[in-house]
Amino acid sequence: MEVIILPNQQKAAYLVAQILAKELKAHPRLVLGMATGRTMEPVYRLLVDMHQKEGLDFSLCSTFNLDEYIGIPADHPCSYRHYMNELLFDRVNIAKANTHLPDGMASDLGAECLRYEAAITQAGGIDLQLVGIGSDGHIGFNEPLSSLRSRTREKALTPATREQNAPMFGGDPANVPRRAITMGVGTILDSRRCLMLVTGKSKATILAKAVEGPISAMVTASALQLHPRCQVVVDEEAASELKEIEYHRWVFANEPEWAEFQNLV
Ligand SMILES: N[C@@H]1[C@@H](O)[C@H](O)[C@@H](COP(=O)(O)O)O[C@@H]1O
Repeated sequence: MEVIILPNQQKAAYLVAQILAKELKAHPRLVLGMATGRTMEPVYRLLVDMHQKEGLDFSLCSTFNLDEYIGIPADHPCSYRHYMNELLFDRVNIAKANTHLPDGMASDLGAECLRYEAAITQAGGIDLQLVGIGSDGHIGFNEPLSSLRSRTREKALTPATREQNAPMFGGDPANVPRRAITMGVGTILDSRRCLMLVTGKSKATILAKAVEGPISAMVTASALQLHPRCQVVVDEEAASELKEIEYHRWVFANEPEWAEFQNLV
């Protein structure tokens, strides 16, 4: 696991968007794992910008989102399908048929979870997975005590998560669905490359637990320590409780991979 610390949220999002664009240019048929949440919004804005101004081409790639709420239809303004369409899919030249989210309205949710896993396998697996982190340390909707080997399945959301996501549902946690379909921790760990983006002071404590704490099902993001190629891009505020800050800075300043991005610090 590698931690990249950048001065602010904008620069952290910029690096993530640049990495993604670089992978997409090198591999037009890239299979992308997508994440939602406020943290990802600037990343998608930057990708749309690159599409409009530089012709970044999404026509051959496909996407699989981490999760979707159960019981709200795709066209509901709070569904993750709606979020993705609004922020990215409707604004770039991606084929809608190549964009995948679990169907939270499926009549047989168990079958839907199996179908989703099979679709990822059929696409050849996820090349680059984006993830954020919830206030309780979740990735996707893998709430505390999720099995670290779990696959796509239904999960009950914790009160903390429903509270965190309440602003998107008019401010009342009671309006946030109680359940979601999420890729499992094991599904996420199978991705070939993983990029976690974490910004803001409110994420500092949970980020330190995820990155420097013990691997624990209580903080499912800590399982990313087992990922073969996981890079964590954070801003100064989110990094403020990390112990190895100087080491992380030194790695960014010295690894050839990051040479072209030195101007960001
Ligand atoms: N299921 C999503 C997560 O994938 C996301 O990481 C988290 C953080 O959201 P935010 O970026 O708004 O803090 O929100 C939701 O719970």
